Amino acid sequence: MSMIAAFYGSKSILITGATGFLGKVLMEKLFRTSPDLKVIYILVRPKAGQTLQQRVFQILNSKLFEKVKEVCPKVHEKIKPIYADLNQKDLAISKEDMQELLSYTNIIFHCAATVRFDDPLRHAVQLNVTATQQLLFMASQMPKLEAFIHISTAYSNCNLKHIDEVVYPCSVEPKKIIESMEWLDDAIIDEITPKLIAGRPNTYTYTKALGEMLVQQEGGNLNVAIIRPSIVGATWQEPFPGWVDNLNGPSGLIVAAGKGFLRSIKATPMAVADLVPVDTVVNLTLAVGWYTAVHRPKPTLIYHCTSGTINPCNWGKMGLQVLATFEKVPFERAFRRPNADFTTNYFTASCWNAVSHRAPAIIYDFYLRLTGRKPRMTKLMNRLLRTISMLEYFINQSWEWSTYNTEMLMSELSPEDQRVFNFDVSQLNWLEYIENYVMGVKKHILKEDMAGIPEARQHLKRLRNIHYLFNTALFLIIWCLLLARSQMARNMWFFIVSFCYKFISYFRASRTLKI
Ligand SMILES: CCCCCCCCCCCCCCCCCCCCCCCCCCCC(=O)SCCNC(=O)CCNC(=O)[C@H](O)C(C)(C)COP(=O)(O)OP(=O)(O)OC[C@H]1O[C@@H](n2cnc3c(N)ncnc32)[C@H](O)[C@@H]1OP(=O)(O)O
Ligand SMILES: NC(=O)C1=CN([C@@H]2O[C@H](COP(=O)(O)OP(=O)(O)OC[C@H]3O[C@@H](n4cnc5c(N)ncnc54)[C@H](OP(=O)(O)O)[C@@H]3O)[C@@H](O)[C@H]2O)C=CC1
Repeated sequence: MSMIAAFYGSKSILITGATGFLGKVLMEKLFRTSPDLKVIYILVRPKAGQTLQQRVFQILNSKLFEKVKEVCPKVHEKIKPIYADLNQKDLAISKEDMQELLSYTNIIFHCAATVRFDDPLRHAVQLNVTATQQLLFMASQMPKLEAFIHISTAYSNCNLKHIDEVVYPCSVEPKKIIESMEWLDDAIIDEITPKLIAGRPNTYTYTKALGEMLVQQEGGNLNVAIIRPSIVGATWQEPFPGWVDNLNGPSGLIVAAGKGFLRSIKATPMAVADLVPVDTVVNLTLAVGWYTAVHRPKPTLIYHCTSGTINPCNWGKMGLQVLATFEKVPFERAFRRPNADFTTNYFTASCWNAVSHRAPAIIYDFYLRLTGRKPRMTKLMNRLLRTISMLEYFINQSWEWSTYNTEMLMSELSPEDQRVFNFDVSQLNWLEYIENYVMGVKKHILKEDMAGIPEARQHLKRLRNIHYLFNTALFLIIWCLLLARSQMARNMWFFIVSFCYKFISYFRASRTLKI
């Protein structure tokens, strides 16, 4: 029997961000391995016209939770959605709900955050810092609380090349940043943002670093741990390989490449692609929750959930595997044949963007206008190029994260726990993982059935023929224009034609003599 699974049995657990990518997998694993847990409180807000109950219903009836229903038939009775909005003071939790949370919560997993790279600093501070402060204040009033697990990111200190499992202080105290957001206007905040995030690429990584510092400073007597995942990708093994449900990180770009929108990306092929499967992150998170509650380590321990030092793979190898998988499992209704590559300098990248991204979008929008349809490709391409510009920071350099605490934790686990809560990425086969990842993007994000592959292949063959036809027509048009305007081109054309004529005549003559 797994000690960790037994530990969570009969526990009351609070998860923030449970409707997110990581939060859903965390919930699924808890219900599947500890079906006798007492309750999972989840902070949820209405979204896209769905009520809390509708959102929970949609999650519990998703493919991700298929196995849970077998082992925990009463799962819907064990999950309690609580209205909350991290944008609001006191998280907008009602008094009754707050009283219940304070009275019964044993473990907190704080996953909620804004993961957008382009959020204004005020919004990112509110979600990634102020909300964390409010959750810590709630936790300090929970008499039964055994552990507070904070999910940060391995890139919170991406301004450093080597990152240890310690909290690195930010130049300005989190509390001062929180206070200043209350009286500074947006214009001033926009002006000081670059100075505050100095060395970091965006407000996301900066506010995650502030959140860590706050947890360390205001964790007080709480039993706290911090987990820093790197780039979280689709599931590796459980509940099944390849599950993913959002366009963040690699997933969005795999869609863009598979649909033929993305043709080149500025990246360093030999740079370490520090991906980590979401189920690996969840297994580590649950192991950390158990270890923190049972062993109460002091001071606060930070755990890196990364793959680059243990089982490194690079963007070049991953990219080739992504492209190879497109051959096997093409996406439907592609805009162009998937064919992407890395560029390694800005000039080449700019040229490729103009020729391979913007120009085709303009031509296609022109065609849409001619056929009476609304142009949309240029807007989509601009959005994709903007997304890529924000992700490029992370695929053009490598970082090194120490993993002492994570390896120590693994050694503390029994063999059964190491099996059930496996976070040993040294066992990961990257080629197999990326293939499952691309197939998962097709099935779970694009909602494409595998039965549609033959038609998708036919569509790609049609695109190839159109591509050849277009290139031939373009060549002929350019050549005719050259012939009309350039005496040198005409001379060259005359030389080529006469050479071919003489060659054919000689060839015929030599054949006649042989006879
Ligand atoms: C798998 C390895 C492949 C190896 C390389 C391959 C190279 C050769 C080419 C072969 C093809 C391979 C393609 C894969 C490329 C791999 C590169 C991988 C890079 C990954 C780096 C990630 C680094 C993350 C580090 C930090 C990790 C964390 O700690 S946080 C989690 C990560 N956070 C994010 O990823 C958030 C990023 N997203 C944003 O910040 C925002 O979405 C945005 C600012 C980028 C876009 O904002 P915008 O307002 O324009 O869009 P939004 O409102 O969000 O959505 C509008 C519509 O666009 C869709 N959308 C959203 N995001 C993406 C996206 N990333 N790609 C495509 N489309 C996206 C969204 O669904 C919306 O659609 P509608 O709702 O219909 O409007
Ligand atoms: N994905 C990755 O590559 C990595 C993620 N992480 C960290 O993991 C954690 C989870 O990330 P991930 O699951 O990918 O992110 P998602 O964007 O998928 O989920 C974010 C969660 O936070 C919730 N949330 C956001 N804003 C609010 C709000 N105003 N009120 C209430 N809830 C809110 C979202 O709720 P809703 O569904 O209502 O929007 C969602 O449940 C984050 O802390 C992130 O920093 C760390 C490293 C890598």
